Amino acid sequence: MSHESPDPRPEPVAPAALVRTDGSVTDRTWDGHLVPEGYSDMIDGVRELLDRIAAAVPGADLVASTTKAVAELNDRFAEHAVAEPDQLSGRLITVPGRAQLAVPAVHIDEIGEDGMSGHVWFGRHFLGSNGVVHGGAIPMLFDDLLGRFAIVGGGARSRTAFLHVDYRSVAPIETTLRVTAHVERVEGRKHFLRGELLDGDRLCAEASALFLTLKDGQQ
Ligand SMILES: CCCCCCCCCCCCCCCC(=O)SCCNC(=O)CCNC(=O)[C@H](O)C(C)(C)COP(=O)(O)OP(=O)(O)OC[C@H]1O[C@@H](n2cnc3c(N)ncnc32)[C@H](O)[C@@H]1OP(=O)(O)O
Repeated sequence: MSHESPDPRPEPVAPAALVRTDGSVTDRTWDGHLVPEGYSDMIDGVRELLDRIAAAVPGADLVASTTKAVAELNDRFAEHAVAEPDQLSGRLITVPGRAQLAVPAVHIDEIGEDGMSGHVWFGRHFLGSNGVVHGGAIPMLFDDLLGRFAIVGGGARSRTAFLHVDYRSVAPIETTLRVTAHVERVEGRKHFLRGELLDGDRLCAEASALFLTLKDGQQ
């Protein structure tokens, strides 16, 4: 695994606006909340910060100034806290990773009735060790992608009943990886889905999952 480049982050593949998969642009979440201008750029910046922090051994000056700046930001964001149904993080379906920082940012390239494909780039924030993506980040990717697709593919609100991941070969960080998801079959409320994570043609991990459409009133 090579780490020769001092700045291996890829160029953003698209302006970080709220671009729908059909190419149109919106300033609303899927359920109608207005998104402040620049919000997804802010999320991109924080994602990069997580990678930069993971990759750095900062001097004491930088540690002190970062601690102070983060404390100030925490106070400012606390002043803008809202109830869960009104929050933006996790609700921006058009932003890679839904603007939820724990979720790897999958960029969707193609989406259809029965499947989707996209790409993902794991930075140093997601390092397990020795140049390889953390084993816990990969189920997070699949849960989010397959769960989202369980909805896009015709399901209503659903929850993961099981998610099985097989790690077939190492997934390198700082590399553009391909991801796919497709519906295997639907049996009433039960949506069986499969996903793959690939480095070129090499299979890194594959997932099979069951998502259950929630019944009326089910939490
Ligand atoms: C334009 C629109 C944009 C929308 C934009 C929004 C985008 C947003 C994207 C979000 C993407 C994030 C997606 C994250 C999704 C989570 O991560 S959800 C969190 C993790 N999951 C959980 O917490 C679930 C916890 N478990 C539960 O709540 C319940 O066990 C479940 C899964 C709801 C099932 O309970 P239940 O509904 O009472 O179902 P139950 O009657 O037990 O079983 C029904 C059937 O399923 C089978 N089954 C149930 N569990 C299992 C199992 N583990 N294994 C095998 N079979 C099972 C049963 O055998 C039964 O089969 P049949 O007898 O009918 O053939």
